[in-house]
Amino acid sequence: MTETAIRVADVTKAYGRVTAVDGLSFAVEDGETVGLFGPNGAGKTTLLRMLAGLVRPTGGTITLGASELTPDDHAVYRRLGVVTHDTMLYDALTARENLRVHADLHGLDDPAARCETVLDTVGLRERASQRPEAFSHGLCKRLSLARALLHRPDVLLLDEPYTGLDQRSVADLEAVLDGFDDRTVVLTTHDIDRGVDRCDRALVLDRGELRADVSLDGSVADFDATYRRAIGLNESERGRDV
Ligand SMILES: Nc1ncnc2c1ncn2[C@@H]1O[C@H](COP(=O)(O)OP(=O)(O)OP(=O)(O)O)[C@@H](O)[C@H]1O
Repeated sequence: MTETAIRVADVTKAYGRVTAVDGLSFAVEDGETVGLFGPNGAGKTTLLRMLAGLVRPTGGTITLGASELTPDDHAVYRRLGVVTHDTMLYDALTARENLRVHADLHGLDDPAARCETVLDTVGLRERASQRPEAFSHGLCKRLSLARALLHRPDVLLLDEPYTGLDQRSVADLEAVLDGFDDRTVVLTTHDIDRGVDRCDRALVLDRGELRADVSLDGSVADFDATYRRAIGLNESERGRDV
């Protein structure tokens, strides 16, 4: 029987007068890969950051497994691996040291070996002695992904994982996600083609509201039409990239 990995119940986030996320409720099952789609300003990043515990909802609850995400319950965050758009790396430390800090924070049993494993996973072993300040955005993203994988999380949260990656990095990311297949992934993307290919299910947001919740077992064109209807776009208004 599948278990619920994430439960979002009537979650709202208001920034002053702007309601970025407006009373969302949904559940993500263990092992599901769910894509958050929607136009600019729809609330995707805000929702993902709330799932990651980086932003506090102004209303509602988020539950991970059996535990509610609360600022005081640190154990629950150990189950999450997060890659945000802003990679949040320590520029003064090398790539390897960035990982080591994270490994020590998580109290891993095998920190040194685990750091080398994830460096290999994201193809950064040869650049592990360099600092991220010398890295391109794509390389920083790889390092951020390595950090997210380090403590073997059950749930991976990725904000626009494909943005800024070259073809090789995209292929590497896909290989990493293939290896993560039995675990739960939530990602935001503007890339409908990759999103449909990768995700089992799509949530379409617009103006903070959930406009569609569909399984992605059909074609890109099918989802394209669903997406367009969900956000009220005409055929002529829509480009390939959302
Ligand atoms: N820190 C903040 N302070 C004030 N308003 C914010 C903040 N973060 C987001 N917002 C507002 O919340 C709304 C949702 O933003 P969010 O970044 O979540 O959308 P998004 O769907 O991720 O957009 P994009 O596709 O452009 O990245 C927008 O109106 C945005 O301006």
